[in-house]
Amino acid sequence: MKLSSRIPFRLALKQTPEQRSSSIDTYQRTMLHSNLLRLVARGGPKRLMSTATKLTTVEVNDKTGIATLTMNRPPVNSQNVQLLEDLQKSITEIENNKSRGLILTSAMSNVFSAGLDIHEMYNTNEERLRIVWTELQNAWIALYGSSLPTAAAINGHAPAGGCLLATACEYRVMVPNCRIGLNETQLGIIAPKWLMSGFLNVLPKRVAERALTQGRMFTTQEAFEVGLVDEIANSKEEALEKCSAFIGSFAKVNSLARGLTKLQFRAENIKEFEKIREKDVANFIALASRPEIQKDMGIYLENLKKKGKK
Ligand SMILES: CCCCC/C=C\C/C=C\C=C\CC(=O)SCCNC(=O)CCNC(=O)[C@H](O)C(C)(C)COP(=O)(O)OP(=O)(O)OC[C@H]1O[C@@H](n2cnc3c(N)ncnc32)[C@H](O)[C@@H]1OP(=O)(O)O
Repeated sequence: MKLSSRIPFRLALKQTPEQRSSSIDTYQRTMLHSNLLRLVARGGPKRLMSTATKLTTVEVNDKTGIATLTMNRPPVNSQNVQLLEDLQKSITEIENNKSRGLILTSAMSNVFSAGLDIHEMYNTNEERLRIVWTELQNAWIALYGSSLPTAAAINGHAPAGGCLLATACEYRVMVPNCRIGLNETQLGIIAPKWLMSGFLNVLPKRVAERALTQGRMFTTQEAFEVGLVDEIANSKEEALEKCSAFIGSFAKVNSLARGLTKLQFRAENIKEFEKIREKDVANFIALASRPEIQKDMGIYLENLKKKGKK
């Protein structure tokens, strides 16, 4: 079930602030109830499974019952609409197939995800921009709002949207000599609050404010020292093992109580996000359409290409 598709937000816009707040509470209750039903259903036997969409694969370990969701869009897992949609499909599938938890990782050898595909935002029309941003929002809320235990095996660089996905998870394990962070201010853009919320969940406010205003990309070691990642692993395999161990740490915890407790922690951010999501799409379209931003994107893409050829 897709959290994003159930929000009566268009209706809520026509209401008074009091009515709107009560609709959002209704949404929250519905969300908690739906997640509760899913958690109850998860009590049954495990299944062995390996499935694929166009750009993601899901493999469920038959011994642990943990699903590994792998992004596979060479060369850098940049997030185009297809990848964002496939992520949502795979998350929904994992939530429905009785998996015990979800590990997000990448099929690339040195990149977890390069963030949004800048080609998708360059020289395009408003409708495409709307789809890109809406699908980014949808993929984020599907992961952030999942009641399953989630972990990211960050086997490469994770700038911007890559960091967004990693920080939507509950636990992060990263391989050495890579970089992670929200570099938006370095690109001359302001990350909206929801995009920062996973980051703000895991870092002390002071560290987060400085990193976000600097657009800082942390090395693996720095990310570990500030708490942006929980563990360092020497290889992708080790990262996957550590993520499995994290998810395994809930084996003796009632999964319903666990999931609802997690969602209570995240409910405030989700509620805030639902209030502003349509305005946020409009803001993004306005920003990304600006001639100077389009010009900067063109230069940024050229520089990325030149760097690649060196
Ligand atoms: C001013 C520019 C942006 C404005 C955006 C405006 C509005 C958007 C509002 C908010 C959006 C925020 C969320 C985002 O996610 S924005 C995306 C930010 N991402 C980045 O800045 C990452 C850029 N990439 C890198 O730093 C490196 O590629 C990376 C460290 C990930 C990997 O390095 P590596 O050396 O392995 O690979 P490269 O040779 O650099 O790249 C290979 C290949 O891939 C292309 N590419 C890389 N990143 C992207 C991307 N995000 N989108 C599209 N294409 C990308 C790169 O150009 C190379 O292509 P080619 O030369 O093989 O053709």
